[in-house]
Amino acid sequence: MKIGFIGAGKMAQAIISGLDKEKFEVYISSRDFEKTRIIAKNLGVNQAKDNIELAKFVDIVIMSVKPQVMPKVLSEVKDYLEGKLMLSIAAGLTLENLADLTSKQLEIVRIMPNINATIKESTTAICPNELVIDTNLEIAKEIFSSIGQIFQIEEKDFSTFSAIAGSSPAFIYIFIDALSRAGVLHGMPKDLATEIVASTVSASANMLAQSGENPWSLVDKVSSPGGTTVEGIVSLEENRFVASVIDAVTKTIEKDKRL
Ligand SMILES: NC(=O)C1=CN([C@@H]2O[C@H](COP(=O)(O)OP(=O)(O)OC[C@H]3O[C@@H](n4cnc5c(N)ncnc54)[C@H](O)[C@@H]3O)[C@@H](O)[C@H]2O)C=CC1
Ligand SMILES: O=C(O)[C@@H]1CCC=N1
Repeated sequence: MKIGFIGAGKMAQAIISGLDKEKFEVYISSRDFEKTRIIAKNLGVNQAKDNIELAKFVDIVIMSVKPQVMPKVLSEVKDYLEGKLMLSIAAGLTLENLADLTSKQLEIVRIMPNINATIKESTTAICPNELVIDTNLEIAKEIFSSIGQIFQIEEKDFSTFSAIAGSSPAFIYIFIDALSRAGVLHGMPKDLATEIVASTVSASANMLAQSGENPWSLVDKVSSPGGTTVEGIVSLEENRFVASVIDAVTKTIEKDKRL
């Protein structure tokens, strides 16, 4: 099966590097032919001459350009998408927006992956329009299951998913960096502190999943009465940690809805 990515930036490269190249024949096209040639070579995939050649040639097109560029690129390729399946990973663009920019007859699946696709651990939302036939939905699910865990969700929840799974790796990296910087403040080398924190964050997420407990009950298990952890928790509360995180997510959702 031939899959074509229009846009070969950070996210397309993350998805492609996780994909099984034996199963999917991958083509890419992007703005800068020379840069794209190097990307194609590094990823071990094929390069199309331009967006139109790619759209003509492949069975499935994955739109991977920035939301602001989507209208221009879709107007270029829409006449070549008839009878094909189009997937879009663009933040903020609804299935209705995407049909308005292409065709009301086109099978479209809206997708929201995250950067962890690079290591086949994306957390990906998926939502088809009403035209998508079952076999094509299964193909879309197969592509994104091969690079992580998928959640088929209602489109009304896409902006929220985009914030808590699409953008949240950035928030989590900031948290990891803050913890390791604190280690540096207290005399530890940065690389060592970061390795320690990354291991702890990863194991804490696994612990949550495997124990079946809710986060607060695990917080209570870590906090000994009169002990050290509760001092830190009170300080986080004094500095509005939870409220700050919720504000950040709300701001992210609002921006997604404005795109
Ligand atoms: N970066 C992330 O973690 C995530 C990004 N997304 C979505 O993925 C999409 C791409 O984002 P990134 O990869 O981060 O951006 P990026 O800026 O790294 O990549 C955009 C790509 O589009 C190409 N491009 C620009 N104009 C073009 C044109 N006219 N024709 C063909 N290609 C063109 C650029 O050359 C570049 O390769 C966005 O819509 C974003 O909302 C979704 C989930 C996560
Ligand atoms: O920052 C962005 O717009 C994209 C959407 C989700 C993650 N990155």
